Amino acid sequence: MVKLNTIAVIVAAGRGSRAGAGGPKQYRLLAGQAVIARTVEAFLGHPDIDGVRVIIHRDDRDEYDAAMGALLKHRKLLDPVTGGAERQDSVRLGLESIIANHPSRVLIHDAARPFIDQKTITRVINALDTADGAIAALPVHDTIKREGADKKIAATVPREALWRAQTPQGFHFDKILAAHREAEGKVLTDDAAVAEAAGLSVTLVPGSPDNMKLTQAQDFGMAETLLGRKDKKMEYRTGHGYDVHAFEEGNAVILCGVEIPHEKKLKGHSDADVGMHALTDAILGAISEGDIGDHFPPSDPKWKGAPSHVFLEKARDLVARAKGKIAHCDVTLICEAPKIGPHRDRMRAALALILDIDERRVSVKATTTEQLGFTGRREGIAAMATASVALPVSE
Ligand SMILES: Nc1ccn([C@@H]2O[C@H](COP(=O)(O)OP(=O)(O)OP(=O)(O)O)[C@@H](O)[C@H]2O)c(=O)n1
Ligand SMILES: C[C@](O)(CO)[C@H](O)COP(=O)(O)O
Repeated sequence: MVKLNTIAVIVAAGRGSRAGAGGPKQYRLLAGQAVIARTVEAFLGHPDIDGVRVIIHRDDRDEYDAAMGALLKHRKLLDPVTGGAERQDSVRLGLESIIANHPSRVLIHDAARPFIDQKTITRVINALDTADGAIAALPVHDTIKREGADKKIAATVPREALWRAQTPQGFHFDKILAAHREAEGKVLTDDAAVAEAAGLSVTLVPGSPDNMKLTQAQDFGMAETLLGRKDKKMEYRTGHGYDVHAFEEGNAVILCGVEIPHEKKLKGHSDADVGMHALTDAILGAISEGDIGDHFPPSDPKWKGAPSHVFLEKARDLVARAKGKIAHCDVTLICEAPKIGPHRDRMRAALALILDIDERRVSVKATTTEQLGFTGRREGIAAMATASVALPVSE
């Protein structure tokens, strides 16, 4: 079993009884996307998360598959496992299910908190350098009353030092697994409480007011409003990329991640995947992050023979870091041969997989130059690409 250093365990086995009709809340749609897909996507997109395990109810496999759609193919997503009667049981079963991956850190998160942001995830992970556990939380600002008999106030509770716990809650894996095993049968409402019961040190890091848990039916209305606000603040940027590689002696070319037998190969410092290079530059262009040579200097021997997915992954991660989303990309390969048509769908699938987006958001086309110019003389292959990226509007 492959080692995954940091795993996110997303608990999604609840029934959502407080959220009213409409089935388990994690499978309901928010602005056209299932709550659970939104939540899981945030963790898949974080560069320090190596794997994501979702814990689902035993009856929900079909709903889970439908809700996740293209995300099911994401290389970081592990197969879901079945949870238990209470949240605490689901977390424990989730932890047991990843033992073979030997994680050193685990982040536990509610599927019902779809507005988790990258910065909060990073804060929780970083805090684990100096504590057994760390949770996202918000200080209490309202005055807190304790209820007595007949709805009368029994006391005003000093609010200094009071925090509202959110998720993710992160821990050193071995310690939280032992703590959860020890806590089996006790009723504790979050993983920090499980850790505290085991004597672990758990630190508080700032969460986000947007990181609400969908609990009551009316929370869905608030969530739609929040999304409307967020979406309005996005804008589209477009980038363009162009690349050329010459042919040399060989018997196959690699184009958009697909190896195609050919009478020649493409010459280059890396694997010379001209399509992927053009696309990488297009994405970097859309986020104004320079070009492929800035990030992977050809003078650096480290990149000699490198597979080009490394370049594209870097561009993808930079988009995620900028809180952006790749909306669409379009690659045109320019050559007389080899024929691109028979390989186009595999190319689209390969690019979509690397970019973690639906295949429908990736287009690959080809053209010849009617035997004119260097491509017409079959001296090499050129590629052009455009990428549209949705980015938060900078204030
Ligand atoms: N047996 C359970 C109960 C809850 N959860 C998950 O824990 C998170 C937080 O729990 P909560 O908001 O209480 O969800 P539900 O249990 O689904 O809601 P309710 O209590 O209203 O039924 C949710 O993502 C939920 O799916 C879980 O994995 N297994
Ligand atoms: C873990 C939690 O999200 C922290 O706020 C919360 O306690 C879980 O939900 P529940 O409604 O208390 O089950």
